[in-house]
Amino acid sequence: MDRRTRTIAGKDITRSVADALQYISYYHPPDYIRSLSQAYAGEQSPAAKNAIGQILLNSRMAAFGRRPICQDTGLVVVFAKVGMDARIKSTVGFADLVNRGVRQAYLDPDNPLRPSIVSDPLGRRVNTRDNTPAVVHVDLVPGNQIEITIAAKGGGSENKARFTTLNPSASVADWVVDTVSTLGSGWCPPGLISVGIGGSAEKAMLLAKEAMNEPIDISELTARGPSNAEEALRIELYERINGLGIGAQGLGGLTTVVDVKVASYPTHAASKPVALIPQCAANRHLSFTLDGTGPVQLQPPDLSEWPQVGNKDLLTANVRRVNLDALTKEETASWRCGETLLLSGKMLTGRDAAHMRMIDLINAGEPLPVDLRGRLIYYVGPVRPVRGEVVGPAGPTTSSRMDSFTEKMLAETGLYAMVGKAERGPTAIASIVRYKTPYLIAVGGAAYLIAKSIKTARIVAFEDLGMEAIYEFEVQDMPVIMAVDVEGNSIHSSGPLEWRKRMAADMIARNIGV
Ligand SMILES: O=C(O)C[C@H](O)C(=O)O
Repeated sequence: MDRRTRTIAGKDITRSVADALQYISYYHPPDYIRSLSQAYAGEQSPAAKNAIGQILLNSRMAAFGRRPICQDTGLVVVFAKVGMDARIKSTVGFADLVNRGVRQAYLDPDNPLRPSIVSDPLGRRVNTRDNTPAVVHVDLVPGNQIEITIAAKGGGSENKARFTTLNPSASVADWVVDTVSTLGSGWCPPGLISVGIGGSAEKAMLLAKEAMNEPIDISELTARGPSNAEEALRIELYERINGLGIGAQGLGGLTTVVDVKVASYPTHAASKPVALIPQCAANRHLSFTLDGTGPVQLQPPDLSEWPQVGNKDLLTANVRRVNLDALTKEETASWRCGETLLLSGKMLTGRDAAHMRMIDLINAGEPLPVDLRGRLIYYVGPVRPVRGEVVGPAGPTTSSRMDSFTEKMLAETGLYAMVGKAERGPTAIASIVRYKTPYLIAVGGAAYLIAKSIKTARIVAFEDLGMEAIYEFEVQDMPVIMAVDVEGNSIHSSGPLEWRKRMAADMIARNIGV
């Protein structure tokens, strides 16, 4: 090993972080695209196939347009392995060098990313406006280089991270499968499930977080067979999680995960800590090494690997066109669970912070700043527009966060429909039935594609909330799927159930040689 001390300029760390964050905002890792293309080819559930197709088309558009894959451009997480013979030339600390890079990347005038970080989390939750601070982990290792793995982790998938301490005799596989079956689809499958086992509570979490950035190699592993307990667990989990039938976006289908990662560490004789962290379809991460010769030089991936899924591949047979400017209760009541709708006309937006403010106003008996009567509300926080765009990427956010507001919103505002992402809970479904106000979903991870159907956008209330302000969008042919109809039927219950049964039946047929 070269033991000479090397000097690495702080500004090279900052530049590399900024360039890497821009790069991963619009380029999916090619291994993920390859896995997703295979899933698309093999998917038999029409709804899930359509959702995967939208994610693939969106990825290609983002790569060519150099705009974010997802409106949630993530919380920045850095794992740095700093060689003990590397000297960093800087007057500020390592985390500050990283944060400077985050700031540059998120405020890039050509491709601004959405700042999503709020401070302080317990209190005022004010957006820091440049997506700082990052979460930085530093490890000192032999050598004179710095290896950096950087990820931009989406909030929806991070929210589904889980931790337990099992008894030493308990089955990790059973806990993981049971837990994934309760997560719903707010984590935007198809993605990865990463599992950390052992160490202490925080070590298990770190193991899971770091392992999810490893290359996707489950096919190679399955072909060669496991050589240790971790690899055997990966194969078991991959098969059992896909066997749950959750499918893309929770619509029911064959592919829920494209890989499962497992990392372990020695632990206390009394303990078996287990952490589970999902990775969403916006699977953004990159690793690079700095050796003192300058910032990282990133080459674009070979985009011929991105399949040519086109709009016409995504047109489903029975599409219902909806004029949002002439919505009636009779019409919305006729929409059926699982149907594809193409929305045209005007809609309002609102997500967590806007809902909290509206509920406060309602509780105080004060008027709302917008009239929601007869309108559709879209749960979204878009990216700022550039280069002549009307709005930046604008995919849906997880609707269940709005569940606790839904009864009051429907009772007090006269809304006619809601659009978001993933399943609704039982109380929200009860309100949907009570007020005959259906719920639709757009595909999480297809944010740039969705933005192309938005023809005008203007902020109509709560401008100070930034991306969480209320907008009015005028859309043309925005694709959505009916997820909960006014009778309370939910695609997120029926879809996975149907595909779980079909897969179980296929497996039995295979085993008995039918
Ligand atoms: O913040 C967002 O836009 C989306 C979030 O990542 C979510 O999946 O709910």
